[in-house]
Amino acid sequence: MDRIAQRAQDRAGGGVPVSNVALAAPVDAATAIATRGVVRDFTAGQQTIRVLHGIDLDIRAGELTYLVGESGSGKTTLISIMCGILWPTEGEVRLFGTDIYKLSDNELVDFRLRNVGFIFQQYNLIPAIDAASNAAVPLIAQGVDRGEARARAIELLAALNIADQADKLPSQLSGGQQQRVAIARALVHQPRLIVCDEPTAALDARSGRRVMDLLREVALADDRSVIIVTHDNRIFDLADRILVLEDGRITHDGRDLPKDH
Ligand SMILES: Nc1ncnc2c1ncn2[C@@H]1O[C@H](COP(=O)(O)OP(=O)(O)OP(=O)(O)O)[C@@H](O)[C@H]1O
Repeated sequence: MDRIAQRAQDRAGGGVPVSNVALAAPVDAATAIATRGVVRDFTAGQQTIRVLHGIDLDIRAGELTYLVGESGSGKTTLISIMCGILWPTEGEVRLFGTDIYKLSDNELVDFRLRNVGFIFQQYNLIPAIDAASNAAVPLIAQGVDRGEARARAIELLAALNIADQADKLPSQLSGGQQQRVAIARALVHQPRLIVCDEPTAALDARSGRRVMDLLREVALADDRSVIIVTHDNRIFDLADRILVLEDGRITHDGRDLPKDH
């Protein structure tokens, strides 16, 4: 089941409702994302597993934040909740001051469309349209004229060094090129929050650096924020902040990785 469907199931009573707890600690104006008491359970048959155990985080605007941790520690679950695509079982999430899980379904879809760019491990490109049109999707969804949307998408493809692939279908691109199209699509509408799951995994060192430079440039714009899930030790030096997640709990929060990691 995909995460949107899961949310619908949650809403229909298949999961535990989101609580209405008040935010425990006040949220500073410079905070891009605030989570308070975020818990997420998954139910498989008779069993319920708690994957996140009460996450309290403030992600500041203008920072590049990395989330690291072993496979299964809950990273994808946490970033999905932070960007409004997976409901928490309990707790609250504020994105740029909006308590997103109090929005209606339509309001949340609209909020995500305008404010969030995603780069997931599966690139989810549309097979029947070319690279430029794929990268232009968020703008077209917002009603921007098709020609202008494609032109803006091609600018980003150029910044990612694949403008010459703009007219190709996803099936004609390598994995790394598809990943860069997905990155262009995440950035094209200039969202305030960009969430990336392993954005450099399929890229060689040089392309990976180029992607990171672009993400850093975006993150440093003062009202934006970039969160990156990564295992890629080639890019750890670029983080402003590194969070370590272990078994659904944040166990380290600092500029560098803990020594034993
Ligand atoms: N839809 C789901 N239904 C049931 N269990 C799930 C679901 N999604 C995730 N889980 C479980 O939640 C735990 C955390 O998964 P998650 O994908 O968040 O981990 P991760 O840290 O991102 O792992 P990886 O680094 O391998 O991508 C895992 O045990 C996983 O099996």
